[in-house]
Amino acid sequence: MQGMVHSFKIDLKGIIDLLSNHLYSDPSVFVRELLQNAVDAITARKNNGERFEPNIRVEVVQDGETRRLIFEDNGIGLTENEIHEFLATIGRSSKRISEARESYLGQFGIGLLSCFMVSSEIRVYTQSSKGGPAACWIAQPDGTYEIATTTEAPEVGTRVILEAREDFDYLFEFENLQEDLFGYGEILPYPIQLSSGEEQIQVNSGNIPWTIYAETGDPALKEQVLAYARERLNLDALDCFPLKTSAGGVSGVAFVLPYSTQANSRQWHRVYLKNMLLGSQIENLLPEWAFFVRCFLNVQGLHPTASRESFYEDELLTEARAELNSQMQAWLRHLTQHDHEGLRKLLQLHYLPMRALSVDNDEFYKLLVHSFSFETSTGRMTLAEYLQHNPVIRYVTNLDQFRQIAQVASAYGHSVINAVYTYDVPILRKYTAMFDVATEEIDATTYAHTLEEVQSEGLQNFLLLAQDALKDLECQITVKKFIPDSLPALFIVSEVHQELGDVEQAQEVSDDLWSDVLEDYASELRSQRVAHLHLNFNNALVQSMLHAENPKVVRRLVQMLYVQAHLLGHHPLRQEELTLLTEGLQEMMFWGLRADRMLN
Ligand SMILES: Nc1ncnc2c1ncn2[C@@H]1O[C@H](COP(=O)(O)OP(=O)(O)OP(=O)(O)O)[C@@H](O)[C@H]1O
Repeated sequence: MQGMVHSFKIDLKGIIDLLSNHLYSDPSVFVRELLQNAVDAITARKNNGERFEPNIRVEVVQDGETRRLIFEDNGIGLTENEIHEFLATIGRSSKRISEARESYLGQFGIGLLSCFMVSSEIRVYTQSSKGGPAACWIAQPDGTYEIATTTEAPEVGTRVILEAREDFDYLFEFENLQEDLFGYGEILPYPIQLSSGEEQIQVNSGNIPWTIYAETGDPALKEQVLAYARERLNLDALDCFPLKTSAGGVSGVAFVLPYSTQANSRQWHRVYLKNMLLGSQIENLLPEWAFFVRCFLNVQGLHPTASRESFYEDELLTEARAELNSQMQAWLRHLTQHDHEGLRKLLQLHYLPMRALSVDNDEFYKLLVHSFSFETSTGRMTLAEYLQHNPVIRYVTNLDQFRQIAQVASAYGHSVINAVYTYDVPILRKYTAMFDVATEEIDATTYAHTLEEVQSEGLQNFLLLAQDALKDLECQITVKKFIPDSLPALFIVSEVHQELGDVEQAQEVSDDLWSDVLEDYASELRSQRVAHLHLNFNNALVQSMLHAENPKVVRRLVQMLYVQAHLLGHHPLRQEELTLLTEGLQEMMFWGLRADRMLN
């Protein structure tokens, strides 16, 4: 096909709308774009080998109703030809075609257009450091511009003048500008002066402890860095540590948060690109699990997206992220080996997310699992401490079961873990797969089977009597030997029985209708009920009871031991048990008084 060749036309209004509504999340980014151009112009002049004192000057001028912003640098400036080629050509950037492109912040050739979001005109006075006449460029948002020679340009450098649009007037206020300039330029190595009338300040002080700490890793600076976080971020960090990568040239510091966060909570890391703030919500640089730190990072060699709100997902970013990942793990490893108190605080504060993370992430698991603490039948301890005395990890998944067997298990030299809290079970089960140590889930009934039987003919009569004493309570009674000797009886119920106890207790406080409904369920459970009262042959009281002659006394003692074992095992008391308790206590008090009378 042979036809006429045409050029694209650009509707600048459409592009400005695109930038303001879809690319930039905040109109104040025009400050960032102006600052970035000033920094790049200074870098370009330095790259040319010129020696000069870099300087960025910002001034607000009130002219009647109009507020005007003057933004000036003493960078490389532009010749008239360069104005046509770079300033006035959308998408063309002197920086992208430069050999030293890696040293610049800008690359897309669209940043200056962001000024149209807040000003209805962009005026640029510029003097190139290469010489030639100074030029003045005045651009309108309809896409037209004028260009002329001028005598009002800086000696060398560029002055941009914006007139605030009424709706964005507030962005040109001194305090707002101070805040934005400080936010974007705090760690820039060039002084930024801000003035308005008589008022003049230097926005950035140049004394940033975390950047030096990041570069040198000098532990002597740690306190200063933590003090900086307290003053500047209102963050009383638990700890901080330096980070540095070779891929992407990232250097910075991680502050350990002093409050708990969710594992999936958004990460708020403050990221600078070549010393200029890229954003405070950059999400894709740190590993996903870095929820317990907030990082300040300065990046030299990664590539930002056009909106400058994240980095391109390229190989370099993947490598940088991997390096940050292993450095953060190294810090955790250091805690596990050398700072147990620090680790304890960290795990206590971020208890659940750290456990969740370990379940999903093997590296983390290996690093932290031995430091996780568990409630056991022999007290609270870390898994490492537990494994010192227990070759097998024994755990219970039900709190009632745990209470029932806690005393007996320790008598067997076993310590049992109360694994009823979130992530306890998956963490313990994973241990076998990772470290080849046996784990065993146990319950009270299994334990009861291991109690030593007592073979004695003489017990038959006693057992018949005892069984009769408990006949309305559906409880099997046995005599076994177990330790501790001080424990006279052990009441062990199966899960079904446990549930039945709960249902019957609920029945007692329910109205008739609901109680009937529960009764259906309860009778089904009753048919499966298994409850055992194991009397301890080793216990002195039980021994005396076995030899007691008065059946009435034996019956009462058995019933009271039944209630006591109930209470020790934290089983709910039903009406039957409460009645036994009241009657039994009264009767025993009565016996006591009678014995007293007989003695006197
Ligand atoms: N202060 C300045 N001094 C010298 N040249 C400048 C200045 N500001 C802009 N320019 C020139 O104008 C060009 C376009 O600037 P613009 O801010 O639109 O894009 P950029 O900085 O190249 O890239 P980006 O869109 O990524 O910011 C720049 O490449 C540069 O050549």
